[in-house]
Amino acid sequence: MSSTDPKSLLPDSLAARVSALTIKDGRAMAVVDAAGLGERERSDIERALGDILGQRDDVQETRVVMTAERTQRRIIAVGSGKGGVGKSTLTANLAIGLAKRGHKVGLVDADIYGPSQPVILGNQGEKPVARDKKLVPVESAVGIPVLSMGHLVEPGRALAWRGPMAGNALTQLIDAHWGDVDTLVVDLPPGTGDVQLTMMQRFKPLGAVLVSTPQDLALIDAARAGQLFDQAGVPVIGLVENMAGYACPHCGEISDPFGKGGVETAAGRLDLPFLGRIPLDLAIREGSDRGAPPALDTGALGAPFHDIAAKVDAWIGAHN
Ligand SMILES: Nc1ncnc2c1ncn2[C@@H]1O[C@H](COP(=O)(O)OP(=O)(O)OP(=O)(O)O)[C@@H](O)[C@H]1O
Repeated sequence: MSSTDPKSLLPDSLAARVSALTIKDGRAMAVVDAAGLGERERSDIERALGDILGQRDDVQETRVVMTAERTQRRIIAVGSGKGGVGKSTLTANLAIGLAKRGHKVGLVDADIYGPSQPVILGNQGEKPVARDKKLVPVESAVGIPVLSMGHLVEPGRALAWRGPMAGNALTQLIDAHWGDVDTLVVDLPPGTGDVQLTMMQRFKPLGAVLVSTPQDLALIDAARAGQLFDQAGVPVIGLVENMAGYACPHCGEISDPFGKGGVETAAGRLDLPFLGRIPLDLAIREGSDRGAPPALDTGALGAPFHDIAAKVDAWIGAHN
């Protein structure tokens, strides 16, 4: 057996991926953290390890084990057809709801158009540090670690990212030191762009939740986003209707500025489950703006989010 740490035999870029390397009785055994790697990258790493270790006199055989971390840490993606429908709000509160139900939850804010999780979760201005070339998620006051596009760039700058840049940024956020987190809830940008494609290709989510307002246009776009998940073989867990039923803070009368029930009807038409309805409520916006997400509330304000989290939790239980 080699007396020095066998990992020191590897170039840094390769060593960063190898979580353990032993050489014993002529056999080298490398354990590779394959999180976020595509087939091609995996076989490149395998070949590089075989080449380097195979040159040694004390190695007759090299075995490479790719850890299945990627499948162990499930990803629940939250998407919408268009912006401003409450996707970020739902993501943060779903994350809190799932954590309350026993999951170890981390949140990835991949919305390049408006990374708002640092505001919602109250850790704006805090920057993640990197360890071994990977980011360490930032803790939040609500107990959920988070990494956001907003942590990587100045506000507004990520908008200019296209294709590979946006995809690489997503990879940095997901392929990070998430520790014992078992469920990553990902706030996707609205629509069906580069980030979504990278998400499907490199980190296939276990399922996706789609948010829409009851407005026709938002619904049509949501259906389109649903199609993308469907084509990529990512099941849509269900649809959520947001901003339905405005409770007047003065008289309590309920009105429906964006209509009501449209998402449930659309879910029926698309043959997708309907997960619930969140009212348009000033307290939801105010809480979100000051880092106090409504799901922290155990009363009526948090109830719609916890009902949705319960359904997603049940779905996860049935699809693991
Ligand atoms: N049910 C609600 N009641 C009141 N305000 C809400 C509700 N849902 C979201 N909001 C507010 O609407 C605004 C947009 O919500 P949010 O950022 O969650 O949308 P989004 O779909 O993620 O938008 P974007 O893609 O632009 O980030 C925020 O100010 C948020 O606090």
